[in-house]
Amino acid sequence: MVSVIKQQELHELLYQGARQADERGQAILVSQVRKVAPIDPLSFFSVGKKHFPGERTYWTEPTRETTLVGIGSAYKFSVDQEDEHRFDTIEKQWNALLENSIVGPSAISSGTGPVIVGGFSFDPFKANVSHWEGFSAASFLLPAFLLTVKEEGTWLTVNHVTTRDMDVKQTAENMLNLFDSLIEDCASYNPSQEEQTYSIMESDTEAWKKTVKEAARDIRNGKMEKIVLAREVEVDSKRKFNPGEILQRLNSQQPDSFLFAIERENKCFIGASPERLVKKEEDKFFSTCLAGSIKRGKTAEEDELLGEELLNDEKNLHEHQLVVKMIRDAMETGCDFIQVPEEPVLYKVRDIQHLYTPVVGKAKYGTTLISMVERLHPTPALGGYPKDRAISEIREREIMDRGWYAAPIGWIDSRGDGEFAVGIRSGLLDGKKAFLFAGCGIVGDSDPESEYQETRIKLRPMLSALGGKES
Ligand SMILES: C=C(O[C@H]1C=CC=C(C(=O)O)[C@@H]1O)C(=O)O
Ligand SMILES: [Mg+2]
Repeated sequence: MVSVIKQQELHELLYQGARQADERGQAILVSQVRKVAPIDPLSFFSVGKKHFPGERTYWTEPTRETTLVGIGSAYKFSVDQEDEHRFDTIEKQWNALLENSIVGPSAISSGTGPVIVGGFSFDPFKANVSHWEGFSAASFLLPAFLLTVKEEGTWLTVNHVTTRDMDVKQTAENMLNLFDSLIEDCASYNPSQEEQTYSIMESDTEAWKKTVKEAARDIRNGKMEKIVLAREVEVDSKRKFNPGEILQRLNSQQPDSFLFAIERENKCFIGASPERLVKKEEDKFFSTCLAGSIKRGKTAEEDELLGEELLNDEKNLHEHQLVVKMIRDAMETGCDFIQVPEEPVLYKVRDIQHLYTPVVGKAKYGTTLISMVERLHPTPALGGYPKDRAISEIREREIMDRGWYAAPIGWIDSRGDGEFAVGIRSGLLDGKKAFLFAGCGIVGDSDPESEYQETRIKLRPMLSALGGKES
């Protein structure tokens, strides 16, 4: 019975869409939002594989107040490498689609209705290596089915781009069948955690330490103030990595981090990042300075002592202050006023603790989320200082291709609200292979060996989420 009611509604919206498409001579986005009984987002992601393999997205933030799961794609937005206007291009494409859309019922809650989920590459001018194929300079999906789980409730949005000659009845029927099957599969879904054995291949660690040493020397000589240098490790496993299982583990092991998973065909970029780039909620922007690190202690006392050490460590404070300086300047360009605490506090996640300074600003009229992402990316926690210098030095000094590592990953809704995290503590899954990434902020008195140890700690969240053990 429920299906009949749904079918009439969706059918009517699609019919309106097709009629408008005919009148305007262009495709019209139809988006239907409905409140549903609670659905487990991790199960929804996993069952989505049956109908839409390679087109799933998962996104949630540390408080877990908003979780988005996208299944399938109603529309794709992408920008090729080497496009220097990639932020603007995505924004224009998104606004053009929204101008031709019908949402029923309209704008219930942020993160519902038409929402695009995706991300950007770190550097559109870095030559792409093959394992990042599909992850272009910018790539977003408007999911065919979007699950939005918030404190106030759970919503399912169905999106479809209608054309004038579409078969409305058949489309509505197909979508409702899929809708019902996703919900049924979720109700009977049992998460499995199969054993995994893998081997880890670290590429030339001595060469990486040498690059760190040279960068620190160049910083002392005044060439720049800070550069973030990253490395990649390859993990080879006996069986294919399963993004759904890895998300389950990340969710339980990293409760204070953003979680994301973005599929492109048979690959998935996945991670548990502690760092927000920027969030927009009505007229407020929230950004985060997170840089400067120390390990967690084995006991509460040791942990506290290590935290104190970090809060008073000159090198780490300098590494952090450069991030605060840049984010403050960038936020000021798009805000009427901003608030920045004087001193950092600690932000602790399972494997590591960081220096943390939150920044809040009131948006100037017309400053959009994407324009703020563009101003901020990459902050000196991911790139360096000054920004442009750091990007070109990274392009030259790093052998690996960062792809989407350390880049903005997030979502935007039809009101312009949304949030982007930076894609760190992350990896690219490609069948039986996983490429994991970790980087460190290098300043004048960085010691190559301690920076290397810091990357080892930063690789832990992904390594333990892959499950199983090293063979
Ligand atoms: C670049 C990474 O971390 C950044 C975020 C927090 C602390 C950092 C640091 O202390 O070096 C890095 O700037 C990474 O995890 O790959
Ligand atoms: Mg550091």
